[in-house]
Amino acid sequence: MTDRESVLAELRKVALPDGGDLVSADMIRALTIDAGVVRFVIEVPDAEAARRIEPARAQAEALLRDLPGVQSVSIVLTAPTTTRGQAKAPAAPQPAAQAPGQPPSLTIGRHPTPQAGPQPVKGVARIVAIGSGKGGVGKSTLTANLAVALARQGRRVGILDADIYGPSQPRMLGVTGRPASPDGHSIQPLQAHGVTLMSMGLLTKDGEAIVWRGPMLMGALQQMLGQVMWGELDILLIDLPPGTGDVQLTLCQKTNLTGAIIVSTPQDVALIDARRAIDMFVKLKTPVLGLVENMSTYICPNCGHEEHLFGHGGVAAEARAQNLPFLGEVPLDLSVRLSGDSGLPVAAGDGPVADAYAQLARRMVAGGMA
Ligand SMILES: Nc1ncnc2c1ncn2[C@@H]1O[C@H](COP(=O)(O)OP(=O)(O)OP(=O)(O)O)[C@@H](O)[C@H]1O
Repeated sequence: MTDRESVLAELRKVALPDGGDLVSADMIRALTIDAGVVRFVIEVPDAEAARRIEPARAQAEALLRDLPGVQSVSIVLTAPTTTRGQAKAPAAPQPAAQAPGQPPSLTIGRHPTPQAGPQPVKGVARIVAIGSGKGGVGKSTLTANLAVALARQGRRVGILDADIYGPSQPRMLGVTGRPASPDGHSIQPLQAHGVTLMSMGLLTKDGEAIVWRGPMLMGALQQMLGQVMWGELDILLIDLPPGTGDVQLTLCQKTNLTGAIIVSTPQDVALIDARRAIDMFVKLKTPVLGLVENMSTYICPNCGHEEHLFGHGGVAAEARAQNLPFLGEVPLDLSVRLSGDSGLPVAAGDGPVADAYAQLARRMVAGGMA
């Protein structure tokens, strides 16, 4: 059986006129291997480069045809079209060595590469986006704790922190290292509390603001999904930015999403925005797997009195009204914030809040979502 690695190994043998090879020059796009048919695109900066690289394309085709199990090979050379007012894509850079303690020198936020329809992520069985309409309702906290709870139940879990405007997963999971990129192309994710993690926050310098929109975001997300060595995962949770913007749109259109989970507080204002998020996923034909109520009940640690600061039951009622599954609720508890800030998610410990996350995780496993 031909797999991606054996194809790439052949492509590494194809030397380019300006040095390097097809793989190290980061020119291979949209590689698929399906029933013995190998297809991909070689992306070149312009027509002149395409002419010079044509012999390399022919050599790659010949090499791949000789691989056992390969029925046919289709390699297309493309130069990105340049529209008015849009910068031309630069020539593919040669990978540079990664300096110790620094982010890998990858060109993140590049223009997206063409792809046919939503793509799966290699080795990942399910991709579930965690979304919210409103910011600050606890979407990132839920993602981190749910991932840890699922890992404790024996699931192989990853998190992609796609909250590009405010990546918080590294802090919540206590990850401080930088991902390695030994070949300047693939990215090795980090591990914490049994969870495989990749975040845009791990590729930028501390304090660096990210001001990408539209196409650059798409390219960055494509890279996160395609270049990170996720390994074999039962579920990859994607921590989305709040709202219904470019990231959500790109993700739903370009990735084989299993579905989305919407988190909201029971407050009316949050619910209005959650409804908007649900509507967006429905329009984008992404199944909404369920709703979660966060900051549901507050139990006074001193006297045990139960208080509903943001109301209670609003999300369950919304789920009923929309005929969507209600996955459960997480109490408002100081330990959630403190543990999130300290990098040791509350779900990694014991107690009523950890139990609430464990119960959510059990429901997901029972429902075939994880
Ligand atoms: N159940 C909870 N109990 C107490 N505090 C919580 C709870 N859930 C979240 N928080 C706290 O609320 C704040 C916002 O949470 P979080 O960052 O997860 O929200 P978010 O929806 O991802 O926000 P953003 O829109 O900024 O990405 C954090 O300080 C977090 O620790």
